[in-house]
Parts: sequence; C-alpha cells; structure tokens
Amino acid sequence: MGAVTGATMIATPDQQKRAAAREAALLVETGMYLGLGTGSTVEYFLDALSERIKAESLSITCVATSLVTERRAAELGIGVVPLSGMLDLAIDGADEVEFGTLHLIKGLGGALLREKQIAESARQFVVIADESKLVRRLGERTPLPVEIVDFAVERTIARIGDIGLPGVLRMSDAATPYRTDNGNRIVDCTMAVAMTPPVLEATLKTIAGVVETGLFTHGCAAAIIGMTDGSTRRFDGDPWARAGVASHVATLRSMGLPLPHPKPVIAVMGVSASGKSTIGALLAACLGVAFIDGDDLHPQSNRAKMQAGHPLNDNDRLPWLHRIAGALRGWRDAGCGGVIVSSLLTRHYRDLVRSGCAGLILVNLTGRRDLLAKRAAGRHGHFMPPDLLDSQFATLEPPGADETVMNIDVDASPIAIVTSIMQRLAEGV
Ligand SMILES: O=C[C@H](O)[C@H](O)[C@H](O)COP(=O)(O)O
Repeated sequence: MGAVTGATMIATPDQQKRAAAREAALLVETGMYLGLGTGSTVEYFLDALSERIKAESLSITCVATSLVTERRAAELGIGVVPLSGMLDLAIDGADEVEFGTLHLIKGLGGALLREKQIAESARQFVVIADESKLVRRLGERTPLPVEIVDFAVERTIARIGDIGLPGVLRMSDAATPYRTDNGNRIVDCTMAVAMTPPVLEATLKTIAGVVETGLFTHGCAAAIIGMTDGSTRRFDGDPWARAGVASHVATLRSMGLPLPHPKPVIAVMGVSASGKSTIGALLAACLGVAFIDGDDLHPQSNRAKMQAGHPLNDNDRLPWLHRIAGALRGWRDAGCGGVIVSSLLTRHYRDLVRSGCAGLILVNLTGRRDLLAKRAAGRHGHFMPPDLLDSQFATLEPPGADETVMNIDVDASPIAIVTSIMQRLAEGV
C-alpha cells in the first residue's frame, strides 16, 4: 500500500507503474501479435501478462524491444519471435510523456531503436508510465537520448551540439562507453532548442552518424498513466495513431505529394479486407481532410439489430445511406473535402450516395479473392469466417463502365496505394 497522509493515499511510483501495467495487460487478447517494450514499467506489464496467459490460457506471439526484455519474458515462459509484419499491439514505457500531444522521450534504458521499430510496426502503440513522466514540455526532466554509430563519435556529438543540443556520451562505467543491443553508442542531450519535437526529430536524422533519436512524435495511440492518488488515467493520441497508421502518415507527408485543388470529397469502397479503413484514413491524412468510417453512421436501431446477430435489409440501410450522402454533401458544400469508407457493394447504394453529392469521387479498392483471404487470415486476433468474404464477393456489383470510379488494385503496400491515388487525384483522373 502507498503512504497515507490524512485521508489521501499516495501511491508510490512503483505502485503507479504496476497499476498502469495491469490496466494495459487487459488490452491483450488471445491470438494477438504483441510488441513488448523495455524498462521497469514494462517488467510489471510482463508480470501481469504472464498471470493472464496462465489464468486464461491466452495464446499470443511476442516480439521484444531488447535483450533484457527477451530474457525476462523467457523467465516468465513467454516466448519471443523476430519482428515480421504488423503487430496488433505494442506496450512500452516512456521517460517523458508530453501532455496533450503524447509526444515521448524514450531511451534512458538504451532500447530506443528497437522500441521505435516496434512502435512503428504496431497497429496500436500504447505507453504506460507513472505520473512523474507526464510533462508540459519534452526535455523538462530528462535528457534526450540519441543513438549514434561507434565511429567518429566526437564528430557526431559536435554536429548534434551545432543544432543546439549539447550532449554527453553515456558511460557504463568511468572508462567504458555504454553500448546498445545494436552495438552503438548513446549521447544524452539537453533539449535547449526552440524546435518542435517533430522538427527536432527530423533535423537530428539529417546528421550522418545519428542512428535514431529518443523522440517519438507520432504513433502513440494512448498513454495509460498510474496516478499518485492510486487511480489510472488514459490519454488518447491523435486519430491517425488510434487508426494505427501514424508512421505511414509521417512517411507520406514527408514525400511532398501533389495536392488536388479543390479538396475532393471521396468515398472509398470495396469488400471486407480490401483495406478500406487503412487506405481511407491515410488518404484523408495526406489530403488534410476529415475522415469518417461509414459504419459509425449507422442509426442505433441498426446497431441493435446487428448486435443481436440479425442481418440488415435494404430498408434498414436506407437511413444509413442517407446519412453517408449527407456527410459527403456537407463537406462538398463547405468546400473542405473529406473521406468516407463504406463497402457500397451494390449499384443501388452507390447511386443513392452519388445522387446526394454531385462531384463525389468513388475510389474502388479491388483485389483477388485469394489475396484478400490471405490478408484477412493474416490479421492476428481477427477472425473472418471464409463465408463472409464469399458472400461479399457474391453481393458485389462491380462498378459499370458508365460509373465514374477510380479503380485501385490493392496488391501493393498502403504507401504505394495512397501515392497512386494522390497522383491520380492531382492529375484529375
Ligand atoms: O530504453 C528504455 C525505454 O525507452 C524505457 O521505456 C524508458 O526508459 C522507461 O523506463 P521505465 O519504465 O523504467 O521508467
């Protein structure tokens, strides 16, 4: 128990870490492909996770961000595999969590490079920490660790100093520089610059010799903080982080793709597993417009029916399609553009949505059944009955030659798909 002062319980930092870790462990579901962070808070998470695995016979596949975590996981009977493909969830600690933005400083434990690789590979990247880590401005309480190659170390430190970040080489003892799991060195820097964290992160990466920085400026879907009063608080990240596409958004934005003018109003259609949500969210982020998942517009009566396991009929879908058309029309009239995703498998549905919004651009995501079935099966933690994909293909009325539709083959990466949509939009096709 924590110390008691008057009527107020003060949870110790370890109790706060444990509380945050236990709450995060509840996010894990059987079948998940899970990233394990590094640090003392993550150790509590590993304990809570192993308890759940034993008590509930959970079957999960894990990837570790450090050799220390790999060893601790093995002691607890949690096996780890190399990173390959997208993770469903990654849980990690942090040295600072900026209030509002959820930008992070990480790496006091030296694991920042693998931590960032795993954070970028996670559909959901969730941070756990005690209350002392919450700051108004990054750099308030800790130095910024920067991983550098073990060659011309003094030169790299001097170049980092040139941009206003005086740093010292981290040492393991008085005579031995610290070495990361990747065989590199760490410079701990004072953040004495006016640059915003994303600009600083990008600037540091322009210096030859810098491998990675401890600034994590995109992708944190949520931070679960153990508070001194014994409670936990959850802070949510930006919509792109919550949609699990933040690292792709950062890449696409840095590519400087041409922007169409005026901002388009787009409906992204396609069968299940065609990647509508990912592509739609990325496209909206690139265009700088609003994004809506069409399913979120179902009236309550439809939700209740679906929850009860009853399929919707055309009458049920009518008010919902009108809502989709209304949202699209609203964006068009306001001139602000926007992206909605919805399967829109039949001609009738597409006509209805189109008739409410002249000028609508339909992006049709197409893919072979075997490719989509493989993708659906590859979504760890998601089970799509094969019948569902078959019934989607049976219902699909492919857009006719008289429909103005941008057909996009999804046998490519999300970055490549969105790049080609952006180019076609800019060319007006
Ligand atoms: O390299 C280490 C990591 O970034 C850790 O996640 C971070 O240092 C937080 O560690 P702790 O939970 O021990 O405060």
